[in-house]
Parts: sequence; C-alpha cells; structure tokens
Amino acid sequence: MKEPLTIAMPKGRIFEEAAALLREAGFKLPPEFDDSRKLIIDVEEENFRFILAKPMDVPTYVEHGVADLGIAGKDVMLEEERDVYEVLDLKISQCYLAVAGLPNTKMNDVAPKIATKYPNVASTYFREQGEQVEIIKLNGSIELAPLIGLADRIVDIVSTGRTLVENGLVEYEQIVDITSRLIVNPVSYRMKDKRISELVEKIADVLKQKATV
Ligand SMILES: Nc1ncnc2c1ncn2[C@@H]1O[C@H](COP(=O)(O)OP(=O)(O)OP(=O)(O)O)[C@@H](O)[C@H]1O
Ligand SMILES: O=P(O)(O)OC[C@H]1O[C@H](OP(=O)(O)OP(=O)(O)O)[C@H](O)[C@@H]1O
Repeated sequence: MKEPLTIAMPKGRIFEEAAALLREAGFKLPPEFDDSRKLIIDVEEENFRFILAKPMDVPTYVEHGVADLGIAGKDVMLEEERDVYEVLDLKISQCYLAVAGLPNTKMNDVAPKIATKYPNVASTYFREQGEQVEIIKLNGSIELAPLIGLADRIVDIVSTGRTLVENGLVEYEQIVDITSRLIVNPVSYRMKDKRISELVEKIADVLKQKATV
C-alpha cells in the first residue's frame, strides 16, 4: 500500500467547519473523527492519515514534512512564517485581527505595552506605524490585559465583537482579515503531486459551488 497522505487538522474551533468541508469534498471521515481523544486517525480505505494538533502548531508539522498538508488560520500563518505553500483560502473561521483597548484612552508615550497572542504580527504592525512598543505575550483571555492594567492596547482576534463589548473595550484599528487556509509542504507538493492536486481540486470545487449560492 502507498504511504498515506497526512493532513494536520487544528483542534478547537476550526475543526468542525474544516471537517464539514472535507466531508462535502467527498471524504468519508469516520464518526470517531468528531468524537475521540485519538491524535492520529487513519482512514485506511482512502489512504489518508489525519493528525490533530494545536492550531498554532499546524504549520510546524507541515513545514517539517511529517504532515503533507494542514489547515491553519491566516493569523497563525502570519505569526509563524513557516516555509509552506498556502494553496487555498477555505473561507472558514472568518474573523480579523485588531488593535483594541479601553475607550477614550491614549497609549503611553514611552514604550506603550501591547498584550497579544501574536507577538510577531503585533511588533511588525507597530513598527510599520512608526511606534516603538513593548510586546507582552499572553496565551489567552487577552482582553483582560487592559482591564487589569497590564497593557495599554491588545492585538487580538475579533469575530462577533462580543468579547470586546462585554469587557467594555473598543476597537482602534483593524489589522488584517483572517480565514483558514489549506497549506502544503513544498517537498510533498512535488513528490505527491497527483494526490495533492486531486484533493485541492475537490475542495476548490466545493468552495466554488459555495461562492455561487
Ligand atoms: N472568535 C473567533 N471566531 C472565528 N474564528 C476564530 C476566533 N478565534 C480564533 N479564530 C480562528 O480560529 C483559529 C483557532 O482558534 P482556537 O481558539 O481554536 O485556537 P487557539 O486559540 O490556538 O486554541 P486554544 O484556545 O486551545 O489555545 C485561530 O487561529 C483563528 O484563525
Ligand atoms: O469577537 P468574538 O466573537 O467575541 O471573538 C473574539 C474572541 O475569540 C477568541 O478567543 P477564544 O474564545 O479563542 O479564547 P481565548 O481567550 O482563550 O483565546 C479571541 O481571542 C477573542 O477573545
């Protein structure tokens, strides 16, 4: 039997939408796919192997070639800058990255503090704005930082805006729109060209159909 094609799936909020998209594209994913603690799931009939990873780690598995393909948010791609090909915008998990903070406040004149899960994106953004800032890396509940006096501003994901509103924060700038992307290891792309192209085409067809309804 041929070596399976390995796809790194992000656990968490993208997972469900991504699995639904794969099923629409004709993948016969087993029920255990949706409800299991297993981190490696083989779909032997179709010769696919899925690995379930933290969203921020998906490009790492793909860059190192232990996964041929992966699904990752554009936010993660911008933050991680891994050597992988981004082949499709899957148009799922739509949101954007924004600068937010307490209303009617100015940033500290000297090295204002910016709390974020995205230190690279945030420092590039403020450097391009000509602002010298101090980045404070957090791993979640970013909106807490300005409330508790840890930071002047945050750089974080906004989707419905509910988290900002419920914490009395306002958006100051939108940085970039985010959706999930299908990414491919460059060597796999050459070596497993036929299987990868087939898969990309199937998903692209589903996306085209969705775009026309
Ligand atoms: N509120 C949101 N609405 C829509 N998409 C989002 C939202 N928050 C994050 N995303 C997108 O979903 C991806 C995964 O988010 P998720 O919250 O599952 O990951 P995470 O924050 O790394 O996980 P964890 O909360 O376990 O640390 C993000 O990289 C981003 O592209
Ligand atoms: O605009 P909204 O629809 O309210 O969504 C935005 C929130 O969603 C994400 O947090 P998540 O739920 O992943 O929790 P986290 O704080 O653990 O990152 C993000 O970091 C925001 O806090």
